[in-house]
Amino acid sequence: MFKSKYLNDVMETVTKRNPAEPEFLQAVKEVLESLEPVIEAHPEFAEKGIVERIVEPERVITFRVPWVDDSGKVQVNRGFRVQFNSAIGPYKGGLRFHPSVYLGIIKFLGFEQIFKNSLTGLPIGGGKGGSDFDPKGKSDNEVMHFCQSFMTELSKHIGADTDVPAGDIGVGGREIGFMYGQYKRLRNEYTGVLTGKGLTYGGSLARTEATGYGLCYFTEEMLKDAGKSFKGATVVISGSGNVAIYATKKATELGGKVVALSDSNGYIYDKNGIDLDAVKQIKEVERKRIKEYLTYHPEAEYHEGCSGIWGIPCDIALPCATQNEIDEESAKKLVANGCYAVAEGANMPSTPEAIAQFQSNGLLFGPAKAANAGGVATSALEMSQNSMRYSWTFDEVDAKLKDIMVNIYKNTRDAAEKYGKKGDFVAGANIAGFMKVAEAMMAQGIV
Ligand SMILES: NC(=O)C1=CN([C@@H]2O[C@H](COP(=O)(O)OP(=O)(O)OC[C@H]3O[C@@H](n4cnc5c(N)ncnc54)[C@H](O)[C@@H]3O)[C@@H](O)[C@H]2O)C=CC1
Ligand SMILES: O=C(O)CCC(=O)C(=O)O
Repeated sequence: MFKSKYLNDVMETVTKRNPAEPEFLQAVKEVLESLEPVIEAHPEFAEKGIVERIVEPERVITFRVPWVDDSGKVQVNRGFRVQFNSAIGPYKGGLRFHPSVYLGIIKFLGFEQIFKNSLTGLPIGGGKGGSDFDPKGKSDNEVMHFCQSFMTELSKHIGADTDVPAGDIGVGGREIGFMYGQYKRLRNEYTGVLTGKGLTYGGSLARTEATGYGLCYFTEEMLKDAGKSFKGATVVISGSGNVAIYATKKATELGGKVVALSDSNGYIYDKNGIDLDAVKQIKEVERKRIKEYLTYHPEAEYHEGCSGIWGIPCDIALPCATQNEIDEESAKKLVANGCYAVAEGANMPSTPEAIAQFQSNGLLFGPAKAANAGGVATSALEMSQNSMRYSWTFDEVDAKLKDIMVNIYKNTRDAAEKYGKKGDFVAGANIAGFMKVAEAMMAQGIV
């Protein structure tokens, strides 16, 4: 499978050790494939077992989360925190609350987070957590009880200089608030232990917007290098959560026309351009399904099922929903319809076969680790502000975010070129992210 016997042996061991975790194995295989030229150029990494250490989490925490629902019934969910790698800083990464969550999902996300966080240039290690709890359809009271129980256990394992969780799918401002309140009550400490906090209690301006905005800043830079831009482009974005909403806002500001959004039930197509105020009302206030968009815009279309969205002709596609949402068939449709750029707002939204389609057909492809790193980067800026007991203005944070995304693009592009993979930003992001972590691990001995 790999030219390098060392990488082959590592992949074989990882596969044997984690047989029931396909998403984790997919994420590891992609990184190891990119590392072939690095391992050839740096035999010392193999000598010190860097790769076999980097694929094994430093710590995995699994716990029971009991809570009582509104009818008085006891419910039990499973909680996770995977502290994957702390070579360059405290563990950092979101919490996902979704019924599909199991250890393999958290491990794939935590593994990706190591390289993404390294790419930001800021001192943050990789971690991720979550639960199979489904916030959909739960009352605010039930969500609060769940979050308090979840944090009662998680609080024993995190801290402002140890591990700093944030949001991800199913965890937004409401959930972070409930968890922060419980942490403070248990520990009697007012610290930056979570990011994505509300602006009245230590949150950073622009964190809410950061992942979607950062995605567009990265994409704009990638387009610029190819003599293109968002101006006049038709854009399709999947999802309608935090990342999708702010990607829509920034893509529109940069001159694109976003014509589609989706949720896990179906997608909307509005040839006049998406009315974001309507989407925000439906998703952030009413917490309803995206098909409600038709009550605001009866002239738009709604279609059941998610994958059909990739059949809409577009110039730029920004998948912002969930893992493996673009398969080979959907990728072929994008290519056939003349799409020239895909950048990933979600984590691992394209299957390996889809990525192969994009790359072999010459599309610009911005992988998640690089393209969606603006969220965690701004979380690290929130940590800095908390430590300083100070707040930057929106424009100050936004300017830093933009700088970070431009640098991520340049470092990704340059690393690809340096290792003989010009234009392959998957390899570039994996290599650039890996190098800093590997060098820190080399310096710190076998730990
Ligand atoms: N929130 C953040 O700062 C960051 C989020 N991400 C990634 O972006 C993606 C979206 O996250 P958020 O917008 O934060 O979550 P969210 O909970 O605000 O929104 C998730 C969206 O994805 C849709 N979705 C979820 N599962 C789906 C499925 N199985 N099929 C189709 N659609 C589905 C939901 O309907 C919703 O529109 C995730 O992959 C997440 O890991 C990546 C970097 C940072
Ligand atoms: O802001 C953070 O710490 C986490 C963001 C995240 O979960 C991600 O980058 O996937």
